Amino acid sequence: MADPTLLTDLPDQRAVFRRAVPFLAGHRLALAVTLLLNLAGAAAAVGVTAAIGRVVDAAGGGDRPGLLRRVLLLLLLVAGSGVLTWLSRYWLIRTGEHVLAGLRERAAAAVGAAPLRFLEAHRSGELLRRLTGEINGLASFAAATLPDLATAATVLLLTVVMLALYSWLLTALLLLAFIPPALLIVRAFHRRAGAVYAEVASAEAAVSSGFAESLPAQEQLRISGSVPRWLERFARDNDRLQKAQSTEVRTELRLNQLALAQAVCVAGLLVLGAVMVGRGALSVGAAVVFVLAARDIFHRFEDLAGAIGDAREAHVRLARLLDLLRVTGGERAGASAGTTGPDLPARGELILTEVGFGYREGRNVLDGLTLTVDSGERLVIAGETGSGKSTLGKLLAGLYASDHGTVRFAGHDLAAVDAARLRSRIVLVPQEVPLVDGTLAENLAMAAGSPDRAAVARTVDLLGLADWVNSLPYGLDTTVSTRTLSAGERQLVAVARAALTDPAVLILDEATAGVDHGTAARIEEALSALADDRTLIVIAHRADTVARGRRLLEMPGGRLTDIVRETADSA
Ligand SMILES: Nc1ncnc2c1ncn2[C@@H]1O[C@H](COP(=O)(O)OP(=O)(O)OP(=O)(O)O)[C@@H](O)[C@H]1O
Repeated sequence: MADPTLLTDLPDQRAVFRRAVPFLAGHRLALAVTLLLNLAGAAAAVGVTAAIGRVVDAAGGGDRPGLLRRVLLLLLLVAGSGVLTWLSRYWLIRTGEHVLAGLRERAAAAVGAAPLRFLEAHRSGELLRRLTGEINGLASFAAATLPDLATAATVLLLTVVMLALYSWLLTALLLLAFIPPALLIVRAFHRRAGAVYAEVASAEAAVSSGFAESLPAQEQLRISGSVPRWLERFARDNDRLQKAQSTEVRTELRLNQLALAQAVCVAGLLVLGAVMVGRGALSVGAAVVFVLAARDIFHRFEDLAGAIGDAREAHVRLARLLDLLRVTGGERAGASAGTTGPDLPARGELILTEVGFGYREGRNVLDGLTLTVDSGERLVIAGETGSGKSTLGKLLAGLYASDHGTVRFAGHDLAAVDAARLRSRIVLVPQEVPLVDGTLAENLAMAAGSPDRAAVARTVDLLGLADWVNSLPYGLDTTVSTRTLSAGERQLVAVARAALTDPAVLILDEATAGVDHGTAARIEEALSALADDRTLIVIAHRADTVARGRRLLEMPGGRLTDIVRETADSA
């Protein structure tokens, strides 16, 4: 079998930012404005420190007009730096929100268009975590930490440049004493952080998966008395998460060693500065600038180091999101936007040639299946439980791609046909019909071509479902969900959706198994009446449904082998 490409727990963290660059297209102007504002704000902030030094020197020299001018300049710089910093933060947050909204849309569309096999191969909590948790985490990073990080980095850089202009010797000594130990501490942190944050994200995903998958099964867990076992499994996942979070805290605490390096540097700077002022190599104002700027450097470095943990976490989140986009094809711009490829004819025959398919290596559910279903044919597929009937239905509907051979509709290989176009021609009504939370009308309208309310109401009448709809508290406007409608009622919704699509091929996979005989017969009659020339493939266990087909295909021994007999109706 052809395994789908899977998500990785610890995705590739190399060149994450370079790989994220294509997602910034369309935001370049906003990013350029943000960068300029950030530079201007940082320059004004650094200018404030320099202006204080000049005010001190003017005061010391008794230059009153000069002092007034410098005080005015200082006030201007203070006001300018405040306004510019606010503006740059605002633009950065706004741009970040736009970029992330685009990413969220792209990821949701990519997962929505991902092959069924890919979705089945992952725990739903894992996908949920990447679609919501990772993006929400990135959003809070962009709103809370990134602005501090950007300001701290720019101010740090410009402060060093300014200090070098005063005294390159003192600046070099300051940097030599502080930067190497600081970098060693940060590097040691970095080495551990990638794996630590990825483990936290993966453990969180396991906990949400446990909830996402077992909450809908609570009824079954109670019936079978399996709640204690479920709690044990949850305790294991929770234990793993708690250990991962403890390691995260211990790793982040290592950054506190920076405080020691700072204290040593401040002491050294004070002694050296005093000596240089004493020898006349530095003015008092310049010494003041050095002390203030050095404190600013340490303060900003601390901000940076404090944010490094968040930045590393955001880095892992971004890597996990990019992994999702890579695997689902969402990296390609416009990958899932609109329909592409040739339109499909309104009617056509379905031809399977040498089709092979399996879920697991070495265990084929279908093997070398060749079959032609003529346009307008009524075909019943019957067979024992687990023989592969639903799998065949999904292959015919293009929900799975075959491992070998081809499935063609009207001469078009389904593997190469645009999914949206395919859904408007071939519709599968499955055994289990999940609903989305919303009104009945909204759920019914989830059919190809997005039918309007009038079309929904017409179809409900046509299928003879008006009495059922009117029996609901608010008719079509009743809020429904998978839990509030019975299995049979959900099948009615799916059948109505299929009727709204008016497809060329309708595949009913035990689609009326959940409704009573009378309703089932009414629905099937209505469906037949909708389009006489529509191909109808009915997957069934029930003898009465089987008898209604014109041609019967059996799957003896768990393998669909050949057409076994024509039914009585076929004449
Ligand atoms: N998503 C899946 N992943 C792995 N194996 C699967 C999956 N879906 C079905 N199978 C396996 O493939 C085989 C065929 O399943 P399928 O649902 O097609 O049978 P079926 O004939 O429709 O059964 P039933 O009559 O019970 O609906 C079974 O052995 C089943 O366990």
